[in-house]
Amino acid sequence: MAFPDGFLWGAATAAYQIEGSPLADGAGASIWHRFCHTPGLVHGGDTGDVACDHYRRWPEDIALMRRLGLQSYRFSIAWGRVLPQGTGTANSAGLDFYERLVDQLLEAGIAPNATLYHWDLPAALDDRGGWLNRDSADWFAEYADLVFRRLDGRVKMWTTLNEPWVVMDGGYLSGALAPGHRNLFEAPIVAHNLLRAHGKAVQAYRASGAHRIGLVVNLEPKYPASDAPQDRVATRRAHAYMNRHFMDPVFRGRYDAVLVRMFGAAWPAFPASDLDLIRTPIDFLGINYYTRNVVRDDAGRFPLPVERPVQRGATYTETGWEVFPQGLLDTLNWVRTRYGNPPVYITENGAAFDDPPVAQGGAVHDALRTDYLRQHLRVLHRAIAEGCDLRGYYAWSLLDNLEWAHGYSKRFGLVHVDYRNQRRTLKDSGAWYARVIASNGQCL
Ligand SMILES: OC[C@@H]1[C@@H](O)[C@H](O)[C@@H](O)c2nc(CNc3ccccc3)cn21
Repeated sequence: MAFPDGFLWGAATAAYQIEGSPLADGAGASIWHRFCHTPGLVHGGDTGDVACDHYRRWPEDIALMRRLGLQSYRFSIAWGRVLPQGTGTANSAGLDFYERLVDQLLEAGIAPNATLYHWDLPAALDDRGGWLNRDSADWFAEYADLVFRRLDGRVKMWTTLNEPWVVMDGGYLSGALAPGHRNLFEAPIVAHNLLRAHGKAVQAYRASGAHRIGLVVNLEPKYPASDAPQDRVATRRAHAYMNRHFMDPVFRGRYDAVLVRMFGAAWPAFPASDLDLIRTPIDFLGINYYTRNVVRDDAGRFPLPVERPVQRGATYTETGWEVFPQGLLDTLNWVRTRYGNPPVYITENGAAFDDPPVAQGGAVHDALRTDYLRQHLRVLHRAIAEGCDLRGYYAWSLLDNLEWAHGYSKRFGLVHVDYRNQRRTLKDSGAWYARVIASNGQCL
């Protein structure tokens, strides 16, 4: 099933999850450095102090990308490396690191796809209120403008934010992610400022950039557990809370009325002009897809803990997510029909399984991951046939890495990392993905 000519095949990572050396060469600490160094918050007390040591081993990792035949590499830039205090004086060593990485990617024939924010807010800005402060949109635009002026042209694909919903829900409602707040009244303020920051960064790019910029969202299709009215109502609420929450303001310039009602008194009165900023047109949408969500009656409870009722006969990943490739097709068709068929890249798709250990001779027989990826890639081919403007795919992740509050206990990589000695081993899924890329999907 060959994919269209020019379909872009890649893999993705994020700075705090792979780089290590979070304070090296003048870098400023992030909220994830603080979160990991706060006892009891991350599995096993794991931190990003070393991670995959990518800050020092990046040439070796680019060699791995060449071995995979990657056409593009999605990575994130650590704001605190570039602006240690979040604003003000730039750190040339931090900018130099990303400039060298980008130059060597281009040398290798790999198109860089840079994410400006993948959850690692400079701690100095969190001390000034972080995303709760309306000034955060200006702080972000200042950072974005600095990086655009340094790297645009060599980087031709930019995304502003990675998954603002997870930043809001994990960082300010459940508290499972940095900065670990649990406050219903903070959540909509943070979400709105993230969206304003996105809009200001896009406007900054239109002033100086010459290529393409987008937004990355996590979308998770919601299906009612039964046809009972209370299950259908709960499903609509869950859909409003996760999926329409950011898509509607960015593509339609207004919030979903169901969402506003759910927050009730916790929903502030936002200036109408903010929505004009937020809906500044983008060039493409990045969708991170992992699983679906079956929804039962929530009895009007809010906030909504994402329940995952077990589906008989389903396969589950190590993060407790049902393997459900149909949800990816349903999601892509929903985006196509509701939001005018924007150009879409799957910017993350992958799974954590209990991989077998590295075998003698250096192999990791991760058949479950290969099967997960194969099922989802086959669905993409159908989505294109059904009219979705799907431009490319990034497997999550290039490397096993720090899975946030799970620490190093969950492995998503196409490449195994032995954290005791930083040895990289290409897994069977990585070798298989290399064949998919080489055949432009023909071998699926
Ligand atoms: O969990 C795997 C990856 C993670 O390593 C990435 O940094 C992040 O971008 C990412 N997002 C999701 C999906 N989003 C999500 C949805 C509900 C709860 C938690 C995460 C999965 N992943």
